[in-house]
Amino acid sequence: MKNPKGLLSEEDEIVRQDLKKTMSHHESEILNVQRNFAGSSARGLADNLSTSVNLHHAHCIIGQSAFMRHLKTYLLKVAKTDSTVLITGETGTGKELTAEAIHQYSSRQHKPFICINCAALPENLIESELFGYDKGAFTGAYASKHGDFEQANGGTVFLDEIGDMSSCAQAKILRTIESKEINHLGGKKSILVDVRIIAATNHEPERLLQEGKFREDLFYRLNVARIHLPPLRDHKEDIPYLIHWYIQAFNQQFGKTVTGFTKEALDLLMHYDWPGNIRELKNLLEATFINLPCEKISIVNLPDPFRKRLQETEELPRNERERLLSALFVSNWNKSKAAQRLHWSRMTVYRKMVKYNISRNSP
Ligand SMILES: Nc1ncnc2c1ncn2[C@@H]1O[C@H](COP(=O)(O)OP(=O)(O)OP(=O)(O)O)[C@@H](O)[C@H]1O
Repeated sequence: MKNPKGLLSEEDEIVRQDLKKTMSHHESEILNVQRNFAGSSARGLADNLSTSVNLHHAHCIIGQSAFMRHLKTYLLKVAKTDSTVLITGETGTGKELTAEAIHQYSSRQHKPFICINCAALPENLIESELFGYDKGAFTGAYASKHGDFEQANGGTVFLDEIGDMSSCAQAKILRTIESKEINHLGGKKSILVDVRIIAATNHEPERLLQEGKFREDLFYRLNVARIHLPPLRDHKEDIPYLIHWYIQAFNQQFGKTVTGFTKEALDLLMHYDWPGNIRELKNLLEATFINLPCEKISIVNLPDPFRKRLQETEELPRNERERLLSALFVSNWNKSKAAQRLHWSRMTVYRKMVKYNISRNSP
C-alpha cells in the first residue's frame, strides 16, 4: 500500500485508520498480511497468513490489485453514508460480499442485513414477502407476518438481481424507498421502516433501461453510489491472493495442511478465463480439497469437470513444459490425443516427457 517514496498515500491512510477503528484484531491481522503481500511472489504469500480464517466473514474482501484497493477505499467511504448503492458485475464477482461489507462497516452493523433474491421471488408472493401481511389478508394467513423490509428495520436490505423484478414490483420498492414506510398486505395503517437499500444486477443497467426491464425512476433513485466489480479475468493478479486465502480456509474446514500449488498448476489457473469468476475459483479449490492426497496441489489433482472446461476453452499456457503438461491433463494422459492437440508427433510427446521429467504421478 506504499507509494514509491515509501509513504502511505492519503487514501491508504484513510483505509488504515478506518479499518483500525472498525475491524477486530483478527481482521486487521489479515489486512496487514495482505499489505505485506503487495509485490511478493505467490510462494511468499503462502508462508505468511495467520492461521485462523473465517470463510464467511463479510469484510474479507481479498485482493491487492489496483482495482481491489480502490474498491476497499471507496466502500469504506460509502459505508459512512446512508446513500443507496447500485452494484454491477458478472455472476460470482462478489456483489453480495461487497454489499455485506458496506453493511458491516456502517453504523447499521448491529442490525440485520437481509438479502432478497428478486429473481427467485414469484410475482404473486412479492408483496407478502417484502412487506408482510395481516392476519386474514388472504386464505391461509392465520397470523400476521413481518416482511423482509420490517425484519431489516435499522439495517440494510440487499436487493439482488433487481432487473429481474416486474415493473410493478419495482414501483412498490421505489415507493417504499421514497416514503420510508410500508403497508402490510390487508393492513390499514402504514408502518415506518428505516432501511438502507443496496441493489445489484448481473446485467448492464443502462441496457436494462433501454429494454424497459429497469424502471427509470427506480434506477435513478438507486444509482447514487455506483460500484462496478470487474470479472476476475481482468484482475488476474489477485488470483494468488485468493488461492492463498481459500487454501487457509479449506485447510481449516477439511483438516488438511495444503501449502500451495505447483508452479505448473498455478500457471494453468492464471491462464484460465474464469467465466464464473471468484465463485468458480473458490468452488474449484473446494472440489480439489475433497479428494486431495498430498500437500501440494498439482495439475493431476484438479477435478475432472475443470479439465473439461479447459478442453472447451483451449486455454493453454505458453511455455513448452506447461503446454505439454496441460495438453496431457486435458487429454486425460492419452499421449496420442495430447500430440494431436499440440500438433506434435507421438514420439515428440514421449521425448519431451522424458526431457521435462513429466509422468502422470510427477508433481
Ligand atoms: N474479493 C473476494 N475475496 C474473497 N472471496 C470473494 C471475493 N469476491 C467474491 N468472493 C466469494 O465468491 C463467492 C461469490 O460471491 P458473491 O455471491 O458475492 O458474488 P455475486 O456477484 O453476488 O454473485 P451472483 O451475481 O451470482 O449472485 C462468495 O463465496 C464470495 O465469498
